[in-house]
Amino acid sequence: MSFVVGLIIGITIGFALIIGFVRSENGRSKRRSALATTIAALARMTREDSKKLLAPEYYPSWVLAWLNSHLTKIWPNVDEAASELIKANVEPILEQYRPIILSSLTFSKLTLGTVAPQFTGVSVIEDESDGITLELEMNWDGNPSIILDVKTRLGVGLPVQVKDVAFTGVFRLIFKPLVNEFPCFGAVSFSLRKKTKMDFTLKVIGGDISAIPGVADALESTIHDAVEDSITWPVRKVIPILPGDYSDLELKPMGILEVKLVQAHGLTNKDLIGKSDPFAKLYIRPLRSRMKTSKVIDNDLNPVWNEHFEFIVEDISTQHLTVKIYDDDGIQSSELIGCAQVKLSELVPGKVKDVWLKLVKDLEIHRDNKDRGKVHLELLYYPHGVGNGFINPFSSNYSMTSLEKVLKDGENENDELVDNKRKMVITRGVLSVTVISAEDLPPADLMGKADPFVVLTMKKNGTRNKTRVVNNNLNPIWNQTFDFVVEDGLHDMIILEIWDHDTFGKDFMGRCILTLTRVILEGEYKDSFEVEGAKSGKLSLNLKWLAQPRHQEHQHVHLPADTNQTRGYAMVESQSAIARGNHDSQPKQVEEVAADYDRLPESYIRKEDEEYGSVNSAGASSPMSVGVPVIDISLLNSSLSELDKLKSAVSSWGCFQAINHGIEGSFLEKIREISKLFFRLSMEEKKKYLRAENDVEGYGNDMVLTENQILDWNDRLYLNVLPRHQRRLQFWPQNPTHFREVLDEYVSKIELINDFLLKALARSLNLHENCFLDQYGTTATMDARFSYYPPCPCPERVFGLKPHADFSALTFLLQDKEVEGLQVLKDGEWVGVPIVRDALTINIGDQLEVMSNGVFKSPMHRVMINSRDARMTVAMFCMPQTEKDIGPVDGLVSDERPRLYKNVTVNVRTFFTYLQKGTRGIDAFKI
Ligand SMILES: O=C(O)CCC(=O)C(=O)O
Ligand SMILES: [Fe+2]
Repeated sequence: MSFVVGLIIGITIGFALIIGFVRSENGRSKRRSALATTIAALARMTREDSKKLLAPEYYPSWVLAWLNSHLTKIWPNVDEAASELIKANVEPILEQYRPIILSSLTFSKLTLGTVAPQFTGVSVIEDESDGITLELEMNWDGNPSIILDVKTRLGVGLPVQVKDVAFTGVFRLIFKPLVNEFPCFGAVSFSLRKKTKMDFTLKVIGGDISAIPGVADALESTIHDAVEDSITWPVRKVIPILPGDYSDLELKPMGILEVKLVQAHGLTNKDLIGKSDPFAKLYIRPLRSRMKTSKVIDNDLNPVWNEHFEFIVEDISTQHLTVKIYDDDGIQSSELIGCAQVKLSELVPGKVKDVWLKLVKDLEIHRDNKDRGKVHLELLYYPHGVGNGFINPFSSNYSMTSLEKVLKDGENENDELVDNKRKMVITRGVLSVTVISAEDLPPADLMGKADPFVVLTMKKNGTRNKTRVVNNNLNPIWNQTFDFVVEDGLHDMIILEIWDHDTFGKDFMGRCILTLTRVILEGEYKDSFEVEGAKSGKLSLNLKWLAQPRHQEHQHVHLPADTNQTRGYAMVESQSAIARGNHDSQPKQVEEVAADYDRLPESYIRKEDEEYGSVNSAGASSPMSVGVPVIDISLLNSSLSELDKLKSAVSSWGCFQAINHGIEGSFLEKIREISKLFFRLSMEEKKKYLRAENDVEGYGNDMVLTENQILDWNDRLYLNVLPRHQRRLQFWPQNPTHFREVLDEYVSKIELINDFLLKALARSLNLHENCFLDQYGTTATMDARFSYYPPCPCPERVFGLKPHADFSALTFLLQDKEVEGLQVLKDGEWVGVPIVRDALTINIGDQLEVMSNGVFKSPMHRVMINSRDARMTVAMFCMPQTEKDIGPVDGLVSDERPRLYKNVTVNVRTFFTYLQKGTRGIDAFKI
C-alpha cells in the first residue's frame, strides 16, 4: 500500500514539476509545453513578488482555484509520468519498513486514477534564512488503481489491492536557496508537515485478507510507518533545480538522545496463564534499522529493565520518542500492551529529564481510558558539537569528570569520535545510601502492624545490604547508612525493597527503584519516595555520591605511563599522596610506590633462588580437572566418596576449592566490597589504622624483621578477629561504616565452617571427630588479612607474596573475583589456583600438618603480580588458642608412623620471622 507514499511523492514531484521542474527530460513535448506555462508563471516571480502574492495573513482565493485547475489539467500527465517514478522510488522505501513476516513487497500495478487532489489551503511562512516555505493543504478522494504484490515468509504470494483512498495532509515546500537566476531558487525540498490522516482499505484479489493472520495489520502499519517516516517532516526530499551542492538542506543528525528505560508499572495482563512477558520497542523513526528493542522480562507486570539506548536526533523541535510495550508471546506475534510518546522539544539539551508516561492504546485516538500502566524513562539530549555552550550534566563540583574531559578534549575532533569516547566513560564511585525512615506503611498483619526492614540491592552486581527490623511500627526509623562501590553509575540502579519480618519468613511490602543519575548530578540529596506496589507509604532516603571517574579505554595503560587516573586503585589514591607528608619517616606503602613509580625499588626485587619449583606450563589457567580439587562441602556428612576426595585433596595438594559451603555469594560480595571500600580510602584515612612499626596488626605493608629482607608487592589490613574479647578495635576501620558489622558476621560464618571441616577431616581419617578441636583450648584464634596487590610495571621481578606456607591450622581465602595470581607448589611445580565462582580456597596450615602428624600437607604457595589489574583477597587464618601447646593427635602416631613433630606453640611473630628468612616454620618443629 506504499501506493500512498508513492502518491505523495508523485504529487509532490508533480508539484515540483509545476513549480520548477525545468529538467523534465523525458516528457513529451505536449506535456512539456503545459508545464512550461505553469513553471514560467510561478518561476518568473521574484522573491519580493512571491512574498507579495502569497501574503501570510491573507491570500486571494483565486490562488487556490488557480492551483486546483492547473493540477486537474495536468493530472493525467502527472499520473503517467509519476507512476514509474513512484514505483522506482517507493519500492526501496517500502523495503526499509517491510515487516519481518513479509518476504517481499512490490507494486504490480500503479496508476493514480482520474481524480486529481484538491488544494484546500495555502500559507506562506517567512523564512528568516534564505528561503520561502509554502504550505499547501490537500485533500484527495482518489480512485487510483494500486495492486501490491505481497509475499509472506511462508511463501504465499498474494495480490493486494489498495482501495478507497482518502487522504488529507499539508505539504510543505521549501524553495531554498533563493537566487537571482531563473527560476529564483536552487532547490525544492518537500515533505508532509505533520502526521497525516489517511484511510484506505486492503483487499486480496480473489480472496479474503483475514485468511492470512497478521498480514493485514502488518501491511497497514507498514504503510502508515512509511508515510509517516519517509516523507513527514523533518524527513524531506530535496530536488535540485539549479546545479549546486544542497547537502545542507538534507536531514542531518543534530544530536543524540540517550534513553534509559528504567521500568514499567502496573501493566495490563495479556496472558491467560501467568502474567505478561513485557518488552519495549523504542524509536524516533520507525525504520527497522533505527528501532531498539529491550529484553523480555518474564512473567512480570512491573518489569525493571535498566536498559540504555541511543537514538539519532535530526530535529529536536518536531521529533518524538515513541515507546511501545508488548507482551512477548513466543512464536506468535507479540501483543501490544500500550504505547506512549514524548516530544523531544520538551527536553533541555544537556539536562536529564525523568518521566513517567501513561500508556495508551493508540497514540492518535484518545478515546480509551483504560489503565494500561505507565513506563519510566530517563532522557538526555546531547546536541552534536561541543562549542555550543552546552554544559555537561555529569560534572561535579570538585573535579572535572572524565565525561567532561572527553567532551573538552574532543573539541577539535569529529562528532563520531567524541561520541565514541563519550560512550567509553564509566562513572565510578561510592554510593552511600542512608535509609532514614518510612512513614505510613500499609499494615502487613492482622493486628494492623508490620515489622519492616529494608533490603538494598545494586542492580548490576547484586550486592545486597539490609537494615535492622523495626518491630511493630508503620513509621519505622532506621537511620542506617550503607556504602556501595559502583563501577558504572550511569547504568546502574539501586532497588530498595521493604519487607515485613515474620517468624515464618518475610512478606514483601513494596519497593523503590532509583537510578543513580540524580545523585551523580547533585552529589548528595535527600528525598522521600513513594513506595511502589503498596497502598500507601513513603521511604525517606539520603543519597550521596563520591565520584572516582575512569575512562574505560585507558584501562590497559601501564603503570609508568603519564596518566594518573587509570591505574586501578593506585591511581585513585595518587592525589592523596599529599597525606604522606606526616609519614615520610615510615616506609612507603606499596600503593604509594606504585603510584609514584619511576623504577622498581631494590627492596622489592625478588631473588631467583627463592623460587622452590618450576612453573607449571598450564600456569594460572590450568583446567580445574587437573588442578586444585573442588570439594562440595555440603556433601561431607552424607557422601563417603566426597569425604575421601577431601582426604586425598589435603594429603596431596594441601588445599582445595570449597563450594556449597553455606555462605551466599551475595555475602561474599559484601566482603569484597568492604575490602575495596577500605583500600579505596585516601592514604591519610587508611593510615589512621596504620600498624605499629613492630606489630603485624593494622594497615601497612611487610614488617621488616630481617636484614636485606625482600618486600612483598602488597599492602594489607591485618586484624585479630577471635577471640572477640581481645579485639583491638582501633585497627578496625570505621569507614566504610558497615565494615565492622560485616566482618563480624563473616567471622561467625567462617567459625561454623571451620568447626564443621575440622570434624570432617577427623572423620576422613577414621578418628574421633573432635580430635583436632580438642587441641584448640578454651577459645580458637582467627586472624583476618585483607590484601591489596597493586599492578606492577615489572611483574616478573616482584612477588605479590613470597613463597610460604601458612602458620594457621586452616586458611579460608576469598580470592579476587576476576584477577588471578595465587599459585600452589605441587610436586615441584607452581600451579595456578583458578577463580571458582562463590568458592572459598581452603589451605591446610602448618598447625594442622603438625596435628595430623604430617598426613595433611601445609602447601607452599605464592602470589604473582600482573601489570594491569589490581588484585584483592581476604584470608581468614583459623587456629587453636594462642600459646596453646599442640602436637600430633594420638590416633595418628603408631609404630608404623612415628611422631614427626614436637609439641609446639605457634604465634604470628615467629611465623613471620621464619617467613622473612625464607625458611619454613614447620621445619623447626620436626623431630
Ligand atoms: O592473596 C592470596 O591469594 C593468598 C594470600 C595468602 O596466601 C596469605 O595471606 O597467606
Ligand atoms: Fe598464605
